[in-house]
This record gives sequence, C-alpha cells and structure tokens, in this order.
Amino acid sequence: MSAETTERRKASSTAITARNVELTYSDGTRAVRDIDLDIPQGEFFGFLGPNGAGKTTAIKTFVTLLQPTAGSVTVNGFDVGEDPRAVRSSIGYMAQETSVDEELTARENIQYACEIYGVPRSGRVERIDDLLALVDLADVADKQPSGFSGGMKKRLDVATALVHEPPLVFLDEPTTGLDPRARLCLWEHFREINEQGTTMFLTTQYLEEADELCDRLSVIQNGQLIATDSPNALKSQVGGDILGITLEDPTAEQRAHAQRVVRESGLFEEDTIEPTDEGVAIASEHARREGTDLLVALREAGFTVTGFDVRSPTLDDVFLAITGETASEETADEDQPDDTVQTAVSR
Ligand SMILES: Nc1ncnc2c1ncn2[C@@H]1O[C@H](COP(=O)(O)OP(=O)(O)OP(=O)(O)O)[C@@H](O)[C@H]1O
Repeated sequence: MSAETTERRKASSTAITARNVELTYSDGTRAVRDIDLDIPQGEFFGFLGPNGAGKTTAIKTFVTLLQPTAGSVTVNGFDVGEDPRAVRSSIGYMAQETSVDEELTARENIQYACEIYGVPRSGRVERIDDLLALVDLADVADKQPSGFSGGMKKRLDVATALVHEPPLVFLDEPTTGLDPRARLCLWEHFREINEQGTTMFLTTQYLEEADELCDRLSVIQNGQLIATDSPNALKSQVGGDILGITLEDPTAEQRAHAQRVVRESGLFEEDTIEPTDEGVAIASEHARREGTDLLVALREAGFTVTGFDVRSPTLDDVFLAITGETASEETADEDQPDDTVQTAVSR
C-alpha cells in the first residue's frame, strides 16, 4: 500500500460512508437505491431484511464485487470505484456460500487464504494457530472439512476472512441454515472479533440475530433503507412482546367479542390489540405480567382459550409496525437470474 493511500486510510474515522447508492442490474432490476449510511469504526452494524430485499447486492457493492450504478461508497477511506484493490485488502468478506475447499485441511484452507492476501511468511504459522483457536477448530486443524458440520465450515470461513487482520469484516447471512447451537457459537465468535476492535457489517433475516449482535441496524425493504436505529429503538416501535390468544372457536364474531373483552379489561392500551386468524394478539411491554389476568377475564366472559403464548417481536412484527405491511418475500428463488447477468455489471 502506498504512503498516500495509507495516509488516506488513517484520515478516515468512518468504516463505511455511502451516499445515494443505487445498483440496477443489467436486466433493469433496481436492487438497491438511495442508500445513505455512515458507519463508524468499531461499530457492529446490520442490514435486516427478507429474501430479495437487496442485502447481498448492497454488500457486494461495498466489497467491490459490483459497481454502483449511481452514488458513491467509501470503505476504510477508499473509494470503491477508484481504489477497489485498497478496499479489498482492508476488508474481510464472508459470503453467503462457503468458500471452504474440501480437498484441503482446515489449516491448509487458512494457509491458502494467507497466500491470496499476501500475509507475510514470518509469523504466518502463529497467525494460523491463533485463528484456528479463535474459531475453535484447533482440534480438527489437520482434517479435511468434508466431515465438518455446517457450523464448523462457517467458522472456517470466518477464519479465512480474518487472515490479513482487516479492520472491517462483512458477514452475509452467516448463520442461515445453521441449527440454534451452531448459531449461538458463531455469535460468540463475532462478538469476540468485534470486541477486539473490528468493525462488523452483518446482513440477516433474523431480528433476534440483529438484536443479539448489532449496535445499530437498518431495516431494508425493496432495496431501500426504511429505518435505521438501535435494535431496542426498533423493537420499541412494535410495543414489546407479543401475547397471542387462540380461541377454541375463532369465528369473526367470537374474535370481535374477544377483542372487546381485552379492551374492556383495561390491562392493555387500545391500539396494541390486533385481531388474528386464531383469536387476538396484543403487543405490550407488560405482555408477560398481565397475561394471566387476561386469561381470567376471557374465561369469565365465557371463552375457551386453547392456546396462549408470549414471544419476542420478529422481523415481520417490526415491518408491520414501521410500514403497515408484512415482510413478504419479494422474489422467489426460482426467479433469481443466473450469474451471467451479474457478470455483466461486475468488475
Ligand atoms: N444478478 C442479478 N441480476 C438481476 N437481478 C438480481 C441479480 N441478483 C439479485 N437480483 C435481484 O435483486 C433483488 C435483490 O436481491 P439480493 O440478492 O440482493 O437480496 P437479498 O436481500 O440478499 O436476498 P437473499 O436473502 O435471498 O439473499 C432481488 O429482486 C433479486 O431477484
């Protein structure tokens, strides 16, 4: 890296700056538009959105795999259009699809990444050992990943993305398809990496994941950021936990009657009560505390309640609260165009 570029990087206190970014694929699909972002160094930031919302397209634009069709992006102080090589050497990228080579052992996979990123030979062995320890793969370092679980392969992906000690790491839906235990394990590694000072940029479809990890997040829908805030602030728009009541006989009349009973119980604010197909749902900070009193009120009004659950808000609840619409999947996977289209606009 030249002295000039190093100086530019030092001068930058934001990890990512995006201004009016737009990416339109060559078939005319406007996958992202009007993206404005300032992500400070050290932050754990997330994009939360359903399938097809534009998360991967945005991330590929930030990591220089796609060139924005309008607007500008600066990553670690380097412009993605003018200085793509400098951007790439200053970031780690964990793509949705694993980059693990099953012919190589875990250690060799990391060694290979060291070659690609030009990690100096001196200290390489130590660096590889540290990374294997960081992602809990030291015990299987000399095994081929063909026998690894999905979670272990993802952990190896994390290690290969970190070989050159990048100050910023992009994680594109890193836990999709993993079981809950593997997900928790990856979360711990991500937290640890962030605590060591690395800026993290995550995309996810799970509010729970964004909530666990992110300092701030943007909700993305149809390629646009519709809200950016802390997870707590976004969740508070939903109003708290969701209390769901299932009635034995949920006819329209019974559901309307149940809603009236909930309202008249005085336990919850009126605008937190919503009808559902099964009965009624209430979004409230007091959902857990008032739930049993509500059951008594419903029973006294003659209802048989066959189901009762209290759950944390989901992505759907947040979307509903912000937009008044559910987070429907914009595009079915079978509609996904093939790679040839992407190559046409890729570098
Ligand atoms: N190569 C391509 N050519 C044309 N359109 C594309 C291409 N890749 C993606 N798209 C479209 O761009 C939009 C955004 O897709 P993108 O993959 O960025 O969304 P996503 O939020 O990452 O979804 P997922 O969770 O499924 O990965 C979708 O409508 C998708 O069909």
